[in-house]
Amino acid sequence: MPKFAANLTMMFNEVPFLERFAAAAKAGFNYVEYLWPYDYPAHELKAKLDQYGLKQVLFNTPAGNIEAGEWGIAAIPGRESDSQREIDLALEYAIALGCPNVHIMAAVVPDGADRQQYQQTFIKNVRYAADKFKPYGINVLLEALSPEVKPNYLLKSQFDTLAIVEQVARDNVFIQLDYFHAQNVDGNLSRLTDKLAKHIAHIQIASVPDRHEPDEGEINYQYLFDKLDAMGYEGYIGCEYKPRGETEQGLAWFSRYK
Ligand SMILES: O=C(O)C(=O)[C@H](O)CO
Ligand SMILES: [Mg+2]
Repeated sequence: MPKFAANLTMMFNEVPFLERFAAAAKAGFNYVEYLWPYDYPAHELKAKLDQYGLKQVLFNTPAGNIEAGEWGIAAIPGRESDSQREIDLALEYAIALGCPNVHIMAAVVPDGADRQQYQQTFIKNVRYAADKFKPYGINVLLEALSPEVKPNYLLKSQFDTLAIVEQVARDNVFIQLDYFHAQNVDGNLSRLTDKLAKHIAHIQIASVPDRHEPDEGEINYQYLFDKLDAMGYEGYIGCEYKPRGETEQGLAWFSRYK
């Protein structure tokens, strides 16, 4: 049975962020993920998780200066000490929240920049994170983003991510497979899942093309959920979608999994 996590950044936007924990629990979720915890003290977030019997399963390292076009800094040459400070901060939150996975955001590669240098910087910082997280049993996750959402992001195809995971060569570094991005770039999701299987520690879902509930569009999620069960996939599945309307009203697809 898949373990679905409500993505509190995208879902339950009808209420302010801190009220989304209650909304997710009321809707039947046991797990949550969201982009960033850093606007709140960890103890305040942990209290919300405990109050509603929820487990936090994923969050990201900071994105950097979003207004200036950044989307992660871990691959930017020359920013290693900033990146490592952010990784340390993420570790503090992960420990306090009891969160098993942290997504290390790579970076957008500016036109004309040396991609190779970005890759090498990313590998260095991911190894730093992996070694720091290891004693706490926390996984480092890497995610490919499709160009229509994040043009020029370092990781575009799932095979870009796989190549970095293999080069990093640490046993707590995994792929965060977002089927929405994977369908936009790689397709062939069933075979793709087979090929990546042993490297996947977290999955995210949304319909293609509109990034809505997983009950519309060109991906047959029922088939994929059954396949993941049959494969013995043990990780979480993050519902990283933009509800078509009110979040609760779009949750008919979820009723069979509560
Ligand atoms: O955008 C996504 O798909 C994500 O999962 C990240 O959290 C942010 O890039
Ligand atoms: Mg995602």
